[in-house]
Amino acid sequence: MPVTAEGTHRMPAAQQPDWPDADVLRAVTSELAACPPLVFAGECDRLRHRLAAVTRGEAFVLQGGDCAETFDGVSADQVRDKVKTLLQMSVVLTYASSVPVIKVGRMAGQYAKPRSSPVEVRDGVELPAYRGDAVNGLAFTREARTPDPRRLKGMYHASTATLNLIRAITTGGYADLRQVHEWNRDFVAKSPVGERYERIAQEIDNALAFLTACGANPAKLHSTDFFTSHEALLLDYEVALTRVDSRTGLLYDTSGHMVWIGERTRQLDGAHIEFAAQVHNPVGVKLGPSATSRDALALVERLNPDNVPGRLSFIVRMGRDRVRDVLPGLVESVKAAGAQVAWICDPMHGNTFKASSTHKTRRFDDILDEVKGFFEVHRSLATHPGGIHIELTGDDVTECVGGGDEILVDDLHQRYETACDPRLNRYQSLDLAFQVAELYRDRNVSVPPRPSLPTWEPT
Ligand SMILES: O=C[C@H](O)[C@H](O)COP(=O)(O)O
Ligand SMILES: C=C(OP(=O)(O)O)C(=O)O
Repeated sequence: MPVTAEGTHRMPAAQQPDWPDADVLRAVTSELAACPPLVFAGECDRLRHRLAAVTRGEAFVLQGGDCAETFDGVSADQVRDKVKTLLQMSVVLTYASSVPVIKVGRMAGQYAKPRSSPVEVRDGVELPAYRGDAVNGLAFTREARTPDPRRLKGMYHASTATLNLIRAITTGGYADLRQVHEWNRDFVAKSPVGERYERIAQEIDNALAFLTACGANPAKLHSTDFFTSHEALLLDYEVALTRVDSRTGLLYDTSGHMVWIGERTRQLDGAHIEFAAQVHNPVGVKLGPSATSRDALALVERLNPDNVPGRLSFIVRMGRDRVRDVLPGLVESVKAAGAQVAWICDPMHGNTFKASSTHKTRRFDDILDEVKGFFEVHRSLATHPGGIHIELTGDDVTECVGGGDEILVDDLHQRYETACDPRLNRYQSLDLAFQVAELYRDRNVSVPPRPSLPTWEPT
């Protein structure tokens, strides 16, 4: 049922590549439409149920990964280190928040980027902007920068390989809770500011010892759920991966468990929102500082008319200077309308600036401050700060400044490897998790009511 293709193709679609050859594009999308799904509808439903717990204040989301995944980045080591970082963060956040943390990678599909300008100029030479490996190459040559629809197949295969690694890593024993905690202990021991985190690490130690003493089922500690997400930007690709669920007859975008619509493509009369309205995956929408209550309510009406909890998340990215002013109005209107929405904080995209070294960067302290602002707003409105959305990598890159193992502007050139926006490195990501945990511990944020009972069964 090619509903999505026809529906979306009738509406204006922002940020789409100028594909040079319509015949090649058609051949590629037909091939993709015949490929196996990357995820199953039932898995998307499972994530929706988990996100429903977030809307009730009974769970927290940790969503993270590269700004732009690259085809070269699909190595066992890089994928493992990214997942490992997310797992380590999630253990700390679970302990601190006392609720389950839903792990959602910006992974296995994050290969396309919206850009501020369609072109890039260097030394007087103008070429198409890099739009992600799914579209063109990063090298500044006309050949690399010319969009090539065959790259969409590269996106599918890179996503498949990444997903395969994620499934093996998270269910094959590597993600064992006790092991993940040992990595955190190692981080605390080596971090220049580790002493500060010692207390939380010790408390987690005690909690694990208690669980084990109570006879917690080791199998339950041995593996973990992990979901994938990316921006549904390239409609040619997303539509080709959309399938009818054989159980229900409903449409699901099988390119990832959750997809989101970006700040630049969330027009109510645009093709991206039309697409998102038709698929039954959990969907997110980014809301920047210009978003109004009217926008938020119209998106609710359009994307979640039946008010299904877990279906819609608002991923807010206001910037540290605006979050405390702009977010309250949005949250209040959504709350007053009785709309079931999960609120997730993206403290990255509103805090980007160009350093004196000319690198695009972000300050760790700005990122943390936006998270704090997000928590403060929800606390004052008695609503649930449902999660964080972070651009990060498991590698020791030098792209964002600050953090416990401080990176200075002068260090940025050392390992500046992102294909688009600056990411927190492994240490900065763990720093962030521990500092958010401190917010909970110091009761600067409300701890939600405890969910019914732990999910492990005593033997
Ligand atoms: O990740 C988000 C956007 O794609 C990115 O910030 C755009 O960057 P640009 O402003 O350099 O185009
Ligand atoms: C483009 C992105 O963000 P935003 O739409 O919020 O700018 C992103 O998350 O990659």
